[in-house]
Amino acid sequence: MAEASVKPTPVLKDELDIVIPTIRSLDFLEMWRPFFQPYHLIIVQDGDPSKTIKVPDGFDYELYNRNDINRILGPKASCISFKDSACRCFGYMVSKKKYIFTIDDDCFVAKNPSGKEINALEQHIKNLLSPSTPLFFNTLYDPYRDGADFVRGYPFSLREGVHTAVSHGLWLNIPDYDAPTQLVKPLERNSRYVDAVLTIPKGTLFPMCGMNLAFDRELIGPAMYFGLMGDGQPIGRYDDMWAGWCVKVICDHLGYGVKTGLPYIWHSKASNPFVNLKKEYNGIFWQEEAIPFFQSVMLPKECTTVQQCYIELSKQVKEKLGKVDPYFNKLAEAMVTWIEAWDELNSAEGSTGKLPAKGAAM
Ligand SMILES: O=c1ccn([C@@H]2O[C@H](COP(=O)(O)OP(=O)(O)O[C@H]3O[C@@H](CO)[C@H](O)[C@H]3O)[C@@H](O)[C@H]2O)c(=O)[nH]1
Ligand SMILES: [Mn+2]
Repeated sequence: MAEASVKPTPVLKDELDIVIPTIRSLDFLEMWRPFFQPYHLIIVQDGDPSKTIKVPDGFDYELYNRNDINRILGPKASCISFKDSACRCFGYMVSKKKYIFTIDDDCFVAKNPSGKEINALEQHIKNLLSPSTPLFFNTLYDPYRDGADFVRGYPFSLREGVHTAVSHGLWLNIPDYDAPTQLVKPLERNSRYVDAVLTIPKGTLFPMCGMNLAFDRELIGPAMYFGLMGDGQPIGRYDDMWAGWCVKVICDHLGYGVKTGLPYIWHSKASNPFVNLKKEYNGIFWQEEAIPFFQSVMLPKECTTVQQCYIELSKQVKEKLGKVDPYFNKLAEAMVTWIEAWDELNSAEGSTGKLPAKGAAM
């Protein structure tokens, strides 16, 4: 019998950081205050570091701009994108907490069909604290949810499930469409609230969106590199996609689960589809090569840590995607730099190397 979660969801306020990339404003936090105030925020300010981004009063935060990233990482800062939401992964690296929730600054509190405000963070915590079922599909969706269970024919040997590494939330109002779809359907809005959480089956990739995403940083953090995007790069808006493909392949290899579905947020801003098309066009073309590559990736059984898997993956990226475009050679090298920087900041001695950023006391 799947353990129904009748217990209240733990707040995890000392075990979870909220990472926000921003090149605009943090006013959206006012709406999230009831849900976010107990948590520590890690704000990654993109764009012009001389610009001051106001953090609403009452939040405990650390803020990093490009100067901070360069100061903390030195030459390794080259792996952190500039002028792209990919910069958010710096926040994952400097965090010292077990869990991360990342959200965009144009995402607001949504309401469920009964009109109740959705505490997206609470649902992500529920998702992360309950097992996933990647090895056998449960047709009644999340078996660990109140009022659900494994259906007849579900093997009892698999009912314990596996640790959940990622919780991928969705969006009402502006859906996360690519530029061509945005151009064809400029007025389309997502009003469909699907009351379900699904485990993405082992061996299946998915398009991970960074807008409303939570993960177990201790289980999968080093694989959550959002790549080389934005300024100076031939691609943008594939940051979260790249991370999602790497993460899913490594989760499948290490036996972790990835969930998608609830919670919803209200996505308010449609970015410019023409600007997006310029950023995405290489990605739309290259993904037709990248997806078959990830579908065929085999990681050796000797790779037992995320770092080992990630370094092995970078070698295969260089070998197999480097032929598609020289960009992938650069990306493969940046993947290694990311792991080196991650280990430097997160090894015992490395943690003292993190200079305090401007902002409230930590
Ligand atoms: O150069 C930049 C641009 C944006 N940001 C911050 O990143 C997020 C997302 O920005 P935006 O809402 O404009 O992007 P969308 O088109 O809605 O969503 C895309 O962004 C990624 C999801 O996060 C993914 O590629 C698409 O879903 C905001 O917080 C901006 O402030 C930035 O830091 N630098
Ligand atoms: Mn947006």
